[in-house]
This record gives sequence, C-alpha cells and structure tokens, in this order.
Amino acid sequence: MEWMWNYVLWSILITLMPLAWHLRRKNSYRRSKLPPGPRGWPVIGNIFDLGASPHRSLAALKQKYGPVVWLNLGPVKTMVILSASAAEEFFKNHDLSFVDRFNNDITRSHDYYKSSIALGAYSPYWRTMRRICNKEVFSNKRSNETVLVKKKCVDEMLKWIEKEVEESASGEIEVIEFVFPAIFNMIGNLTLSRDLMSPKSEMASEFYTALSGFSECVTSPNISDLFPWLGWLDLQGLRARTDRDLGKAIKIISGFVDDRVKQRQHREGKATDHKDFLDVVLDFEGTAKDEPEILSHHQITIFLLDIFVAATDTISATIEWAMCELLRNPESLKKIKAELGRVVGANKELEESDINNLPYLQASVEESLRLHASIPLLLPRKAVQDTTFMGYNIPKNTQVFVNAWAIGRDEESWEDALSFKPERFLESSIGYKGQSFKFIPFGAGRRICPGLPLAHRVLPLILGSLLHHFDWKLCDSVSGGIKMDMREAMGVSARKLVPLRGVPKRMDA
Ligand code: HEM
Repeated sequence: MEWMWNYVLWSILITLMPLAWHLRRKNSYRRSKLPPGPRGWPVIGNIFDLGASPHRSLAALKQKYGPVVWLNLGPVKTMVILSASAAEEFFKNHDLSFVDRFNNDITRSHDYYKSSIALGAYSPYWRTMRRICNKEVFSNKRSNETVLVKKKCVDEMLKWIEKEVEESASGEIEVIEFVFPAIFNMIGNLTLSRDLMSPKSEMASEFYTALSGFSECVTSPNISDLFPWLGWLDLQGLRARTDRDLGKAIKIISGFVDDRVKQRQHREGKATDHKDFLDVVLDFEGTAKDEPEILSHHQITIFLLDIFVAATDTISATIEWAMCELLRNPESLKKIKAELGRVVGANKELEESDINNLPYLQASVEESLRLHASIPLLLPRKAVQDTTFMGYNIPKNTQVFVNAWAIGRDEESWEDALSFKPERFLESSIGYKGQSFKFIPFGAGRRICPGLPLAHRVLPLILGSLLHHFDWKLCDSVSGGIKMDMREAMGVSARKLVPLRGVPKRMDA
C-alpha cells in the first residue's frame, strides 16, 4: 500500500509544481517594476487625478514622473505615454503587444464592441474590416468617385450660412451649427447615399439624437467600470440609456440596410454607376478561411454606426478649432486668403482638385491638429500579454492612453510649442500619417485611423471653402478685447467648450 501512497503523493507534487512556479512567476511579474505615478486612494486609486480634462491633467504629470506614468483607475491598471520618444518606442516596437482596445460596460451594450472596428479586439474579423476600409472604402479611387457628393454637401453648407446671415440682424453665426450638419450629410451620402439632417429644423432628427445619446454615454465616467460587481445596479442609468439610444440608432440604420437589400434584389444583380460604403460591405465575399464568407446584417449596421461616430465629431471639431485659431491669428488668415485667391481665383469655388496646390491651407490644418488633437488620448489600447516596455513590466490587460494632445504641445519636440504657426509644416517632412511620433492626431501603428485619407481631403476642402467664400470677423464680444475661451468640452472628441461665433460676409457682396 505504501508504494501506492508514494505514487499518489509524487504525482500530485509533479502536477502542482509547474502550476506553483507559474503562479509565483505571475505574481512576481505583477509586483515587479511599474512606471512611476501619483499615489492613489484606496479602492478608487487615481480617479480624481484625471480631473475634468484628463488630457490636460495627465500632461501635467510628465514634469514630476517623466514620459511614462502609471495610474490605478479603480481596478483598471493604466499606463500613460506623454512624450514623442516613448510614443515612438510604443508604436514601433510594441504595437502588437498593445493592439487590443480597452472596452467598458457601455461598449458591451447590444454587443457593439464585437462588431466594431474602433472597439473590437485584434481578430481575423477586425483585420478583414480594416482591409475593406483600406482597399475599398477609403481608397483613392473611391475618393475620386465621390468628389461631387462631397462638394454638394459643402455647397449646401455655404448656402445655409448665407441664408442665416441674411435673416439675422447681427450677421453672427455659430460656426459648428452649420459645419456639423454638413459633415453629417456628407457621411450620410458617402455611406448610405442620403441626406440625414439640415441645420436648426432637423438638428434634433431621431437618428442624430440617438447617436449623440450613445456617444455621450460612451465617454461618461461610469461607476460600473470602477466597481464591476455593482454593474447590475447601473447606478447612473448609463447602461439603460445606452441600451435605449444605441438600440434606436441600430434600428434606424438597420432599416436603411433592409431597404437597400430590397432595392438590390429588384435590380437583380445589375450594377449601378455609383457604389456607396453600404454597397461595398454588402458586396463583400470572403474566403471563409481567415475571414467571414459574408458580413452579417448586424456587422454591417455596426460598421456604418462606427463611421458616423468616428467621423462626424472629429471633423467638425477640427474645423471649428482651425477657424478659431485663424480668426485669432489674422496674419495666418491673410496668408491663406491670399493663397486661395491666387490658386482658386476670386469668383470661383474651391474644388477638391485644388487642394494639392494649397500648401499654406494644408499646413494650417496640420497646425490646428497639432494644437487640438480631436481625440486627445487616442482610443485606449490594451496589453494583450505581459510586456516589458522601456524597462517596466506592464501586466496583461493594462489600459494605455497615448496623450497625442500633450505630445503635440511638448516644448521638447516643438519650438514655441503653444503658438499657432502653420509655417513650421511648410518646409518640413513631418506629417500626421503615423511616421512622425511627435505629431500623431490620427494615432499610429496597426490601429491608426482608417478614415485618415478621407479626413485628409475633406478638412482642407471645408476649411478652404469657408474662408474663400466668406470674409470672417470675430464677434464684437470677442474681438473687443475679451480673451477667447479655448477650453475643451470632452465627448467623443474634444470640441470647443464655448462654440465659436463669427461674422461671415460673402466675398463678392
Ligand atoms: C479630423 C478627423 C479625424 C481624426 C483626428 C481621427 C482620429 C482618430 C484616432 C486618434 C483614432 C485612434 C487611433 C489609435 O488608436 O491609434 C481613430 C480611429 C478610428 N477612426 Fe478616426 N479620426 C478622424 C476622422 C475619421 C473619419 C473621417 C473616419 C471614417 C470615415 C474615421 C474612422 C475611424 C475608425 C473606424 C477608427 C478605429 C480604428 C481601429 O481601431 O482600428 N476617423 N481616429
């Protein structure tokens, strides 16, 4: 009998030894070297260190703790990158180790994150969607085919502004009130071949309301993320609101998808001369090996929602900041207007094909993005595995913020960093396409913004059209000596807290 007990004992020991070794290793990895950071409170950790504008509060930590900072946000381990050289190390040498997205309670509503490009894990499905984006949706060919659609939306915006100025006594307008619906319609036309809103009257359209409700919840601090075991109580009601608003947005887009499927059945395979983003994803046929055979109705719906959420706020916020900087910097404004006059001509409208010949306009867009990255902390990444980064041991599942806003304003990278000087981009090879790590408003690495080629064309088109069609002045209240409020309101993107008001006057009036 004794031999049998020995046998059992040894078997247990041999089985448990690797497990004990693994656990010990795991724990020592956890305890081992983390980046420096402020001491937090018990349980809630560093939540209060974020403040109302996390990109600003986190930027301020660099002076004391250096370019890589560690925080505990409740139970969420968080690393923050604050310099160009740390960002370069992150994107060049560790992109794959941090390639997943960090999701919260809200993004799990309606299983959004499972079909979302922006929030989904690095998976064969995500790679398929990125391939479709790069090759089909945002290709040069598609951009060239959609020149007229984009121009139509810009022309409408100019007309709305003219009408508003005619009808108002002061001649003042709130810039974003006209730019936002124009972009919303542009995305509506590119994705679904339809207008979805006009300023004032339909600003509160059902789809817009549902989508902005979802966007608001996604970016609100949520007790359910801090204390997941309280999630079922939904103490702030955010999950219930998201279930309702996102559900409504899904229903509306899903109805558009159904309509299109029916239209296509009527056409019986006959091609149309115009393909929008919805056609592209409906046409998709995969190999079923490392990609799906077709995309499901839900996946297509979430893809379209992703595009609306990612594109509309970012582009409109960027235009508003650029207008704001140019109106505060009359010398730069004068140079753009002179360039537009020279290249486009006095009585002609700006065309997309003019953009390559307008370097100062492009440099002004770049300078504006440098100072006002519309997604200041990029979209949070997540460590896929335990990783050694710049000598620190970063545990699996750590959330990572890359502070593109702080990096764009860092005196170590930029001379006279806080001044608006488009000239700095004129003779420089620095660009926002993910190779210059001191300038990453669109991110970098595998998860760089796929909409960059569209934004690259649309931003100068809208900004240049506003400036070429009208002469702009700041409202008396601002130009009369009151300093312009440059604080941000945090949402999907960081837009101006106090909306920019200006006085446009038609150039030929
Ligand atoms: C001013 C305009 C824009 C800015 C500043 C911007 C910025 C960004 C940033 C910073 C990210 C995260 C990148 C990262 O994590 O490294 C991102 C991701 C994304 N953007 Fe944009 N974006 C803009 C316009 C657009 C447009 C026009 C579209 C589509 C029509 C778009 C679609 C997306 C999507 C789908 C993602 C998620 C990518 C992924 O996780 O794989 N964006 N964008």
